[in-house]
Amino acid sequence: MSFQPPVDVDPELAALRAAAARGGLDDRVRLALALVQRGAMEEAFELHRAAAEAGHGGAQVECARMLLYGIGTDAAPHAAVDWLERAERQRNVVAGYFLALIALGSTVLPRDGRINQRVLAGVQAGFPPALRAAAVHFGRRDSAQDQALCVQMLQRAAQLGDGIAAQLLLPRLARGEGCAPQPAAAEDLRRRLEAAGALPLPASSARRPTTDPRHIPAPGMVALEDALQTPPLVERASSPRMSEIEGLLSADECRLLIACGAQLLRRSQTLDPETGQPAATQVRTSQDASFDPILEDLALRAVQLRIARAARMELVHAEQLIVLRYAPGEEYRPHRDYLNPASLAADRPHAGNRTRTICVYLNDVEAGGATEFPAAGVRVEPRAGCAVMFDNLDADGRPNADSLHAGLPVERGEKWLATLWLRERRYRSY
Ligand SMILES: O=C(O)CCC(=O)C(=O)O
Ligand SMILES: [Fe+2]
Repeated sequence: MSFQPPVDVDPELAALRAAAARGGLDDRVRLALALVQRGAMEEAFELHRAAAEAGHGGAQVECARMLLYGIGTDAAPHAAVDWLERAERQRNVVAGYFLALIALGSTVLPRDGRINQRVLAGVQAGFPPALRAAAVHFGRRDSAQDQALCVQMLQRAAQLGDGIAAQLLLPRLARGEGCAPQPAAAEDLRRRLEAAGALPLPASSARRPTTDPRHIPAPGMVALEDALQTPPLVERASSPRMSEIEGLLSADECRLLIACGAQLLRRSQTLDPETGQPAATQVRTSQDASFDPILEDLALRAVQLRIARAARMELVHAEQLIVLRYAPGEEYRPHRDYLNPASLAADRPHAGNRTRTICVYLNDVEAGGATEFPAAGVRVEPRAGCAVMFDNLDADGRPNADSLHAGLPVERGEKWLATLWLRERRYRSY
C-alpha cells in the first residue's frame, strides 16, 4: 500500500479544498473523488450528493455508486437507481451502464430489453467496461461473426487503456480464436503486459459453454439476459447432495476471473473456530482474492449471476466472490464450509448459514488439485469452465458433517478456482 499523508496535512488535498471553495461543481467533484481515494467516505458522499442535486452527471453516478454499496452512507439501491436515471436523462452513458448492471440482477429493476440498449449505448460511446462485457458476451457464442465481434471489442477496449481486455485479447491473438493467429501482435502485446506487471494467464481451454439452442441469439445481437441460461446439473451424490455442471463458463469468462483475481491475491485464511476471526493456517495454503462488490463490473456480474443460477440460488444470497490460486503443493485440507456460531455471529447472522457452495474450475490443472468428498466417495477433477456444487446443510437446515471436502494438493501446474458461498437468506444489498 502506498504511503498517504493524513488528510489534514495533505498539500494536494488542501489545494483541492481551496479550489472547491472558490470554484464550480467540477472542482467540488474533483475534491470528492480525492477524498474517496483517501478513505474519507462520509465527507465525499456529502460533496457528491450536493453536486448531484445541482445537476452534475458525474456526481450523480458517484453518489449512486456509494448508495448502491453503502459507502459513506447506508446502502439504498432504490435511491441509487433514482440518481442513475436522472443522470441517464442527461445522456450519461456511464449511468446507463450501471442501470444495465443493476437490472441484470432483477432485484431493484426489471430484467428487460433496456439492458441491451444501455449496454449497446456504452459500446457505441466507447466505454471500456461496456466493451469488455459485450466482448465476453459475444465470445460465448459459436458463430464466426460473434467470435470476430468479441476480438474487435477487446481490441477497442484495450486501445482505450483497459488492461483486463488486453489480457483477454492476448490468448485470442496468439491462438487465433475469433481471428487468424497473429504471433507478432501477440508477442508485442505480451511484452507490453509484462512491462505493466500483468501476470500471463494460465491456458484456459474451456470449450464453448453449453447453451440451450433455443436461447442462442442471432449473431451480432446483444442479449445479456439469455447469457444467464445455465446448463443442466448432473447429480453425483445425495449426502452431501452434490452435482456437477459442465460448460458453465467460457474460456474468456475463466480468463476474466483469473485476470481480475490476480490483482487482488493474498495468502488464504481460515476462520478461527473460537473467535470467528480469520487467520493463515496450514489447512488452506492457497492464495485468494475476495471481490468487494464495488469492484464488480458488468462482465463479472453476469458471470456471477450465472454461477448463482447454476446453483439454483439468487446472487443476493452470495457472499463475496472468491478466486483462489493454488501453486504446486498447495491445498485446502478437509473442511466444511458452514460457519460455526462464532463465525456466523461475526458476519451478517441475519443471512443464515452457508447452505450451499459452488466452485468453478478456471483452468485445466496439469496434475492433482481434484475436489474430494470423502463421505460420498466422490472426486471431481478440475476442468476449465466446469463446476461442482454441494449442500453444506441437511434438508432441515442443520450442518451436515458429510459435507466434508478437500481441495487436494496440486502436483503440477497451477489451479485457479472461483467459489461462491451461498447463505440461506439474503446477504447482499442488491
Ligand atoms: O479447491 C477446491 O477444490 C475446493 C475449494 C473449497 O473447498 C472452497 O472454496 O470452499
Ligand atoms: Fe470448501
